[in-house]
Parts: sequence; C-alpha cells; structure tokens
Amino acid sequence: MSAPALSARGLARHYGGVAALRGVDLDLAPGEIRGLIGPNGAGKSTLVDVLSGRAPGSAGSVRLFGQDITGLGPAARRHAGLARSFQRTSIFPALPVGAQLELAARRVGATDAPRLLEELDLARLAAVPAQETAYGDQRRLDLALALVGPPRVLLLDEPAAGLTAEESLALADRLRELARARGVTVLLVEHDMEVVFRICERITVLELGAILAEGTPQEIRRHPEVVRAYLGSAAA
Ligand SMILES: Nc1ncnc2c1ncn2[C@@H]1O[C@H](COP(=O)(O)OP(=O)(O)OP(=O)(O)O)[C@@H](O)[C@H]1O
Repeated sequence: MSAPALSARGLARHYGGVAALRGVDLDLAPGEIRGLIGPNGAGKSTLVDVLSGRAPGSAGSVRLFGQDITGLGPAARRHAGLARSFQRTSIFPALPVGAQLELAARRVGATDAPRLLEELDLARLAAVPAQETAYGDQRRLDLALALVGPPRVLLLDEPAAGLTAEESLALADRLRELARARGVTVLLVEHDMEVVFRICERITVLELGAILAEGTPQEIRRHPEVVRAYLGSAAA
C-alpha cells in the first residue's frame, strides 16, 4: 500500500494551561479532499498550524508521503510540497493580482501563475491592486496563491469564509475541479457544512482537541455524537 499523502501521529499542543490538541492521529489518502469540522475552539486552526510547521507541536510526528517532516519549519515544509492558506486573506493589498501570483510562483520555482489566473477567473483583474477587487475575487486569489506550484498537499483554513452561499458553493466546485486535475490532496477546514458535504470524500470531526469521529459525509451526518456536539439542525 502506498504511504498516506499526509500522516500525523499523536499531535499535541498546549497554550499555557489549555490543551488545544490532545494526541491527534490523521491519515490523508493521496488525492482525497478531507473535511475538518468541529465547534469553535475545537483545535482546527491549531491542527493546521502544527501540520504546516507554523506552530510547534508539543508531541507527535508528521509525515508527508512517508517523509518525516516533524523537524522542518514552514518554508521547508512548503518546499517539500505542503502548502497552506490562512483564515484571513493572505494577500498584499496594494500589489496587483497578477504580480502576487507571479511572486508566489517564483518563490516555489513554478510557472503556473498565468494558468491559475485563467482558471480562477482572475485574468481580467491581473493589473488591478488586490484591495480594489471584490471580496469574492480576493478569496479566489487566496485559493490561486495556495494552489501555485502546485503543492502535493494543501491545508485550507476556511477558504469560503464571508462568501454568500452561492459563492461558497461555486468556490468549492472550483477547488474540487482544480485539486483533482492536479492530484492535490486537500485538508479543508470549513464551517459551511454545505461546502464540506458537497466536496469532501471523508470528514474528520474535532472536539476539545481530540478526534470525535471520522467517516463519509453520510456517516458524519448521522453520527449521534457529531450531531450533539456540532451539527444540530445542519444535519437534517
Ligand atoms: N494564541 C493562542 N493563545 C492561547 N490560546 C489559544 C491560542 N490559539 C488558540 N487558543 C485556544 O486553543 C483552543 C483551540 O483553538 P483553535 O483556534 O485551534 O480552534 P478552532 O477549532 O480553529 O476554532 P474556530 O472554529 O473558532 O476557528 C481554544 O481553546 C483556543 O481558545
């Protein structure tokens, strides 16, 4: 059997006395889109921070296609093929959209900026400073910046935050299409359950820093503990 694209064992992280992660195990199969859901404060962003190397874990290990990357910082992990986006938009506001993508591509030695501009409907905005574009355009730019390369594994922290329901679903469909075409494995943190149930093959549920459940969208929708802890009426 081939190695998981991303594999974590026993990940823990504390903020002072608060245990934000308490021994999380996670295996993402190559090419899958995995949803990561859970109530506010469950530890989702902390898990993304520890997986990406932005925050050190206090225990545990991370492997990327079998390679132990636990000791690597964020830049070395990005170089190895593990990319992430941030909850808040990560763009430089005054820089034109096209220049931002070119810059991001150059950093990882990639040449796919023009193609991503086309594929995310940003070509018409290439010369426009990002801060002058609509919010939905900025979220698509964030996705383009995350996909540049492309990375082998992408950690996405709420890419649809602040979008309308319609825009969120359109972004989700585009993400699925682009990730599949490139064979990118995705871990998607998202509060919008419509988005998660629509594009994720499997879903992991975190609660209080530990995994509460893992399964297909259908299994997660019906999981009594998940419905109690998180989904409530969204499961209907
Ligand atoms: N910088 C920090 N300092 C102290 N405590 C923190 C810090 N960041 C997170 N925490 C705590 O760690 C726990 C997990 O937070 P985290 O932001 O990872 O959760 P989350 O699931 O991403 O939440 P949300 O859905 O609201 O983004 C929470 O109890 C939170 O208060």
